[in-house]
Amino acid sequence: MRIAILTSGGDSAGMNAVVRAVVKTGILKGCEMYVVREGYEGLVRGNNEHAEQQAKNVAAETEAEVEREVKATYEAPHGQPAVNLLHNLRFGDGELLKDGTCEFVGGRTLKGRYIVRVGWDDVRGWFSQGGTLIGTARSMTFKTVEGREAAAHNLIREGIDALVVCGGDGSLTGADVFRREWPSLIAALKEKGLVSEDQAKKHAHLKIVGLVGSIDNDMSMTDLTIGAPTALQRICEAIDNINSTAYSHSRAFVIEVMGRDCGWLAALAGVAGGADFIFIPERPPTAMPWEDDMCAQIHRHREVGKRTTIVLVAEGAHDSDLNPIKPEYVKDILTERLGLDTRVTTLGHTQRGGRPCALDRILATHPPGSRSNRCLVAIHGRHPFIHDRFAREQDRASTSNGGGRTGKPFPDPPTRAVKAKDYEKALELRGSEFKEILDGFFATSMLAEESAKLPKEKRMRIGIIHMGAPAGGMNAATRAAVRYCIRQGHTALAIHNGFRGLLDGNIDQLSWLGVDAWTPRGGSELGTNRALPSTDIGGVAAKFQEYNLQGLLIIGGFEGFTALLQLEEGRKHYPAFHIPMVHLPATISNNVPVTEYSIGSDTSLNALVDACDAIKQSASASRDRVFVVETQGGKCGYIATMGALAVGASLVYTPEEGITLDMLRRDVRFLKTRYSLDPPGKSEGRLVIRNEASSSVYTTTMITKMLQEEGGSLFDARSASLGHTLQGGIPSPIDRVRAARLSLKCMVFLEQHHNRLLGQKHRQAPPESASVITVQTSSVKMVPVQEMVKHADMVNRRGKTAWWFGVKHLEEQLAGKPQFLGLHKSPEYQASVSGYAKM
Ligand SMILES: Nc1ncnc2c1ncn2[C@@H]1O[C@H](COP(=O)(O)OP(=O)(O)OP(=O)(O)O)[C@@H](O)[C@H]1O
Ligand SMILES: O=P(O)(O)OC[C@H]1O[C@](O)(CO)[C@@H](O)[C@@H]1O
Ligand SMILES: [Mg+2]
Repeated sequence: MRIAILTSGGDSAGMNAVVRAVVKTGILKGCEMYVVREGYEGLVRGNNEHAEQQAKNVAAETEAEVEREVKATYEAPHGQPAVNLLHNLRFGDGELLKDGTCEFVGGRTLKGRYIVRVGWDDVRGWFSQGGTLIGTARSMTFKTVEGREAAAHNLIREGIDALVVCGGDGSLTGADVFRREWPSLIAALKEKGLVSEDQAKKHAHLKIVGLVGSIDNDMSMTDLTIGAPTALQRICEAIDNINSTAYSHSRAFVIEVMGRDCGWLAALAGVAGGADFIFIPERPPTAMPWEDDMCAQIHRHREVGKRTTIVLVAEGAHDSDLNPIKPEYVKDILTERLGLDTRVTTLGHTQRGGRPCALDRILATHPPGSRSNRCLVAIHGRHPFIHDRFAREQDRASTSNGGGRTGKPFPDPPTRAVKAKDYEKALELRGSEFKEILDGFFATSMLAEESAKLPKEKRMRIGIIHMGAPAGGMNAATRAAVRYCIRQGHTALAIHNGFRGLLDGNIDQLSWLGVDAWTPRGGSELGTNRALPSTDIGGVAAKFQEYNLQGLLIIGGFEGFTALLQLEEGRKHYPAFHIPMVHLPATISNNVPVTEYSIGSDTSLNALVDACDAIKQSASASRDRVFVVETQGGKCGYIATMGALAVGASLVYTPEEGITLDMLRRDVRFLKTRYSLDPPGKSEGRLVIRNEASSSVYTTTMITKMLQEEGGSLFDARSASLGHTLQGGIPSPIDRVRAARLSLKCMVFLEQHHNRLLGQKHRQAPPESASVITVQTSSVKMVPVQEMVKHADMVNRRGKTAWWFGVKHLEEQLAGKPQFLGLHKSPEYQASVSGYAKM
């Protein structure tokens, strides 16, 4: 089968990772892979026959060269290699695509060729590049029937059976139009004698699959579009930078952010960047005139001493009558009415460019439709390499929407609802998470008036404590909790330095302004350590009583979970623990059972990706180097596994699987095979990721030495330990937003259970009033700590099972390991992969 992939619409970070993953997966499934340059425009233009013939000659030469390398490599008894991978190793145009060279280079050119055959190595090193190396366009021609007819003709000429489109809502709408129209396009081409009867029969249906790549995150039915997290990161970096200069001058800044008709970027940046006010299309200001409302809010913030004012304006912002709201106008209002020294910053295309963050690489690579992301929306037909589980979801999606094969592919876009001024519907169509985040923004950014507070008898004294190692987002979670408390009239008490600090009475009250700048701060503002309540459980109970704690929020990792368990069990002896208590998982290791994500793990993956990109660059420059990179994570291989996926590592070692001598022997053989198949003098740097606790015998040093010894003339080896760098740095926006969202839910949980206990003479808190907030397949669930224990491996401090276990096999597949070793058909390997398919 021949499959072509194109990228279309505005570029987004992660599109290259999509192309790489699709090309590699296609080859592994026995397909021939093509890229279409310049989006739909390339499809319309097709290939100039002369240039194509030349390319075929070059490809034949390259193939012959690869053949020679393969023969030399496989003379040794290395098992039977995967034939399709070796015959699709490279076709000679990879470098031209990567360097953007269209001119003749050594007899090769991309000029006049828009549909280009690619192999495994042709997409190497694409992962870390921003934008899209195969080019994108907004094609007017494809919007016409004539253009689409030319596109269909070109696809048939090249014998392409299936098309993968990575782009935004426009691109996927275009794909759907193309799919629906296909039979009539074929009929027209046949009538004109441009395609034969046989061709028409063979290409009676076009299989199309869409991956949603857009910074706007404006696609219904998908949680995240590929590129949106990176754009959000760019915006937050800008806001963080602007905040410091705004603080210095006590200035106001009005910042315009992209997102065309969608407020996702502005809303999330508002939460993650700690903005004062936001304007988005889906929720225009409710109070009219909105200028008065905005000024009153900002005035209140200034009154309590706030030195900065950040107002975010989405590109498509307007008032409830659809009159555009423009940054310059907002600036004039702030200057004239509040006398603020105000500046406008338009972030523009800086938001769209640059290296993809870890999450975008994972979204692009992880099998679409897996439980954590649904980035792939199948438009028609069953794609040959769609994961089974996804295929099932796809079937469900097409029926539940009346779309897919039969009708409209996507639900009514929220944009249409906005245009009809039905803002409630627009928000509903954006999904409940979007609405929650927006509500979270209002709850945490605005200083409420006294009248909004709860009646005195319902107000609580809530303790907030950090536990375990620092993790990005701990401070953002605390800020959200404090802001919520103040809004409701509760007292937010900071317990400094964990349970040790509690026993020392290191407790004080937190204020609205005091936590204002905490969102972008890494580490732990409260101070954190691993001391558990069991150190002195009686002393802890006494302090609970002394400070009259009526609710507790524990932000931390496995220790946080263990602490909650001890406190809940302590209820048997200490009445002070009969209060609602909740644990919010925050750990880079992501080792808390049941929950799919702990805050801090996204930040840590970004730190890993940054470091590994730099290391890989160094390794590649040295031409023949393998780096063994050691990660933290304790006895949990999450960071190592997902990090390996996000950086395209060749090998990964985890504590769950451990390391054996047989494994090492096989892995050395794999690296030798892989290096011997590189073009002479052009060996790529490669990475091996090893979790710190994978084996006490086969240490990072030992593996590095072994590779040095075994690499011989093929490769050299070095090591790098990332250590505590993975815990620090500026929290990622995704962690900040998740932290705020989960923290607010924790606060509501505490209130609800407190209300139930009110009026009880002898408070008897039920077991479910001590719970952990968890994320499970995109929904947030409170799980009683006693229930959590059943899923915990208390000895190894991790969950008994986790959604990401099978990702290691995907990672190995994309490195080509089983195929290069001829293991891909072995029963053992098949068994391990089928375990993954069941996930
Ligand atoms: N209704 C349509 N029929 C045919 N082709 C279309 C249609 N809508 C869009 N396209 C094609 O898709 C291309 C990209 O669409 P658009 O400019 O809306 O970007 P997008 O895919 O939504 O991405 P983004 O919004 O992230 O920039 C268009 O230039 C056009 O070639
Ligand atoms: O790069 P262009 O064509 O000016 O388009 C800008 C638009 O593209 C996007 O970046 C992606 O759709 C929008 O947010 C923005 O409105
Ligand atoms: Mg769009």
